[in-house]
Amino acid sequence: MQIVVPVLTPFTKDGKVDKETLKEHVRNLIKYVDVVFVNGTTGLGPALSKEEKKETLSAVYDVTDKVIFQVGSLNLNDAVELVNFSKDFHLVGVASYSPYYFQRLPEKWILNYFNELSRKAEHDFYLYNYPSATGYDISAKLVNKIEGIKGLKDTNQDLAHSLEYKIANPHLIVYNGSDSLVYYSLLSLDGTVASVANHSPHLLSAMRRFIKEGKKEKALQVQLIINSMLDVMRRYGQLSSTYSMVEVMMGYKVGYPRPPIYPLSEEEIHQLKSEVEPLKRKAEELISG
Ligand SMILES: O=C(O)C(=O)C[C@@H](O)[C@H](O)COP(=O)(O)O
Repeated sequence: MQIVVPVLTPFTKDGKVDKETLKEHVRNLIKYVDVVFVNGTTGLGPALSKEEKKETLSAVYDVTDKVIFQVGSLNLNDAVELVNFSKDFHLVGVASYSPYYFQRLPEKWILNYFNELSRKAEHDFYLYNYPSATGYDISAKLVNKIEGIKGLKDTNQDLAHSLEYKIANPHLIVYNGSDSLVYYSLLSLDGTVASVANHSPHLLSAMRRFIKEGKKEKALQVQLIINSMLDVMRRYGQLSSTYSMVEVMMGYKVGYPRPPIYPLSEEEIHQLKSEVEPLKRKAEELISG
């Protein structure tokens, strides 16, 4: 029942990776989570340069080695350079999403991409499957052709889709990456990769504790509060709202997103906070009771 946080990437107002803020954020998260997933979607991975992806790894590694390092790129040479860069670190693993944007890539090209990376990796290799974002759904059959694959994160609203990987290969570590399925991912898979762990790691930790204590109704109540938070966040833009939600739920600032993922306006932040405060109070009552 692992909790993996796809950590956000703090930027300064002039768009530079704010490494010190990232380190402080991770120091707070690792009190609750098991692994930090660096350069994922919430970390704006596809919008980071090769060098920035190295900066985020180095910064997080100053705090913890419980890291999965995402290296995906539409330039395979860059992704390979990042795999080689990771060899100097002791990590949980290296991950990559599939090539994206370009349509109708032959399956063998997709497989070649992943095998080029997995063969060069000195750490366990993980797939990041995000069909709605990449346009490619890496099937359980194809996954098992990736040499040395250790596990995967399947960002998918369909839990049955994630379970298919487990059925095809019970040895695979399988996480679901949807925030609205944390409860079910903790119950039926190896764990969850949840962006809400950036601002509500204590709620996910409480959910897991409730499940272990057999208090499934309370655990499900936590999930429903999270879903209500997501509904609010998505109206303002979930990626940018995550930055503001850290301040609301954890009490500290984590810098800014970087355009084209625009920061929320002061008015939007004020509205978001006013809508989320009641949910925060409800959650605090639930997990303290
Ligand atoms: O940020 C990442 O790398 C994640 O895994 C989470 C990510 O897949 C994203 O938050 C998806 O969540 P939803 O399916 O929108 O609930």
